[in-house]
Amino acid sequence: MVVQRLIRAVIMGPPGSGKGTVSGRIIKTFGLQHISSGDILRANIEEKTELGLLMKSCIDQGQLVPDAIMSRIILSNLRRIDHSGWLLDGFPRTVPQAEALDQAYVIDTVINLDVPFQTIKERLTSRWTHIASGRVYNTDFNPPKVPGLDNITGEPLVQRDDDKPETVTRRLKSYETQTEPVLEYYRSKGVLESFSGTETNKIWPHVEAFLHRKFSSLSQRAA
Ligand SMILES: Nc1nc2c(ncn2[C@@H]2O[C@H](COP(=O)(O)OP(=O)(O)O)[C@@H](O)[C@H]2O)c(=O)[nH]1
Ligand SMILES: Nc1ncnc2c1ncn2[C@@H]1O[C@H](COP(=O)(O)OP(=O)(O)O)[C@@H](O)[C@H]1O
Repeated sequence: MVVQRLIRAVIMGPPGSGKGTVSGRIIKTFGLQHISSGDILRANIEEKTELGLLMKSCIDQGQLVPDAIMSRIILSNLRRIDHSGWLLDGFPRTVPQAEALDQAYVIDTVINLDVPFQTIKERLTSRWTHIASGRVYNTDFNPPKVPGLDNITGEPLVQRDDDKPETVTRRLKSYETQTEPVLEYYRSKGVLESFSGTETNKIWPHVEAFLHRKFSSLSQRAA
């Protein structure tokens, strides 16, 4: 009997590197559940929950949400989908978050999107988001069918407050100081795979081929 081992994967990369875009393709191709820390936080802000109200100014200023709060939210979301394979997007972003995740799950695959900061700065100013679903568009790269509206629901798209140029610079700085050490953490565990480039459509076939190989070797080992 082949025992299908549940996939525990993480996607990393600087803000705007294409994590949301690539995650959409991964979950469609490999049938994983997508947990995005940014989507969860934005949904809380939208619904004006206590957490959302507390975290809004932090996020708008391009600062990270405190580790203990973030780890608690993500781990409680993961517990609800324990029976499925999943892809984590935007978490962990600090070494303490990676350690908290390690105490609960064994992470077998970490994909790192290595995109130059200059490319990112150009992209984020033209990013449009459907808050309820987390679907992202770009006025140049993947424009919505009807300008300003989500392709699936027809609801309005918004420009994120934290995509302003000065906030983007702050987020990239915090990525360098707080998140790059997480890459080292996973590299030393032997689970990190990096993909470099400036275009998602060129990076994606390499990610897809890698995951096909990786997931089939994981399910063979579990058999
Ligand atoms: N021009 C261009 N835009 C891209 C490309 N890949 C993704 N984008 C857009 O860049 C923005 C950031 O991508 P997103 O997936 O949200 O990145 P994340 O912040 O890492 O989750 C979005 O507006 C995407 O539509 C690309 O290859 N070229
Ligand atoms: N794991 C995390 N730890 C702390 N803060 C986070 C985390 N994930 C998201 N955030 C907060 O939410 C904001 C938006 O995150 P996200 O949607 O992942 O955007 P991006 O990848 O484009 O930076 C971050 O700038 C940060 O303030």
